[in-house]
Amino acid sequence: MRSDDRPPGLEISGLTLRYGSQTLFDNLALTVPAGQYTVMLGASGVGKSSLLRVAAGLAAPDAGRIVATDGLPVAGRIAWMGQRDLLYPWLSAIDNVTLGARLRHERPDRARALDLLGRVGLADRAGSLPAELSGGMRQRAAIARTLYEDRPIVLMDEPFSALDSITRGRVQDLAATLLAGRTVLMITHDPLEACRLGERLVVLSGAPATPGEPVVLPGAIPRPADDAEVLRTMASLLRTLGAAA
Ligand SMILES: Nc1ncnc2c1ncn2[C@@H]1O[C@H](COP(=O)(O)OP(=O)(O)OP(=O)(O)O)[C@@H](O)[C@H]1O
Repeated sequence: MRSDDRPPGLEISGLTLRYGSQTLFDNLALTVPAGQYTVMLGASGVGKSSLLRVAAGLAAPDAGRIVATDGLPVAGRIAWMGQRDLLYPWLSAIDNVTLGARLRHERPDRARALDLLGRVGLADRAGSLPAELSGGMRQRAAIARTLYEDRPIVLMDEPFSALDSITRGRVQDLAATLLAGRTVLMITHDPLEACRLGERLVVLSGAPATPGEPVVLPGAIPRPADDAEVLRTMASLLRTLGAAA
């Protein structure tokens, strides 16, 4: 992230989104504070991915606005990592990581791409095609690509879901370190992950869906999994998610 590229927050307001007769959101408002790691949870199908896609500008809402809190355009300042279609099958892992640069006609920084691949444990798989990688490896390559993009706003949809618990912990730590100070909105189904990484937790529930009162978690991230505050918040989060289901 360039030093003049201070991350703005995102203000989502008046958001209405319908799919046929289904109204996912009706006049929804959500603030994603600048420079913080916000984690969004909620039951399957409540609309989390749809909200993230709209925030990323990948889907148009029926009504509403998504603006950056510094008043500048949001476009071009977001890195987005979806749940599917993570990698282009005909490109090697490293070429997938540097794809954005090449699409922007920039010279790919292969050394940085290799460093990121190494940090997600794929140093020896840089030349592999996605079909030659496991699901978890593909997800790690996609994380490396998201980190390579070096954007002030980062939107991630269940980025660590395919990883085994040891790798997941390591890659969570890496993401927390490399994304420090950026404006992050991440979806997860994992309450422990939410409490390790989130500085602000938002539970989406209902139909049409609305965000609950945010839970603000103090302290530096990533938090240890056995931290007393993590365990206490995780228990309370499970109760909230259970009540909303
Ligand atoms: N492009 C689309 N066309 C029609 N319906 C859609 C579309 N995208 C999502 N939906 C519907 O909107 C609802 C919310 O989907 P979404 O993927 O946003 O939920 P989610 O909370 O992210 O779920 P999960 O946790 O299972 O990923 C679902 O009922 C889904 O079928």
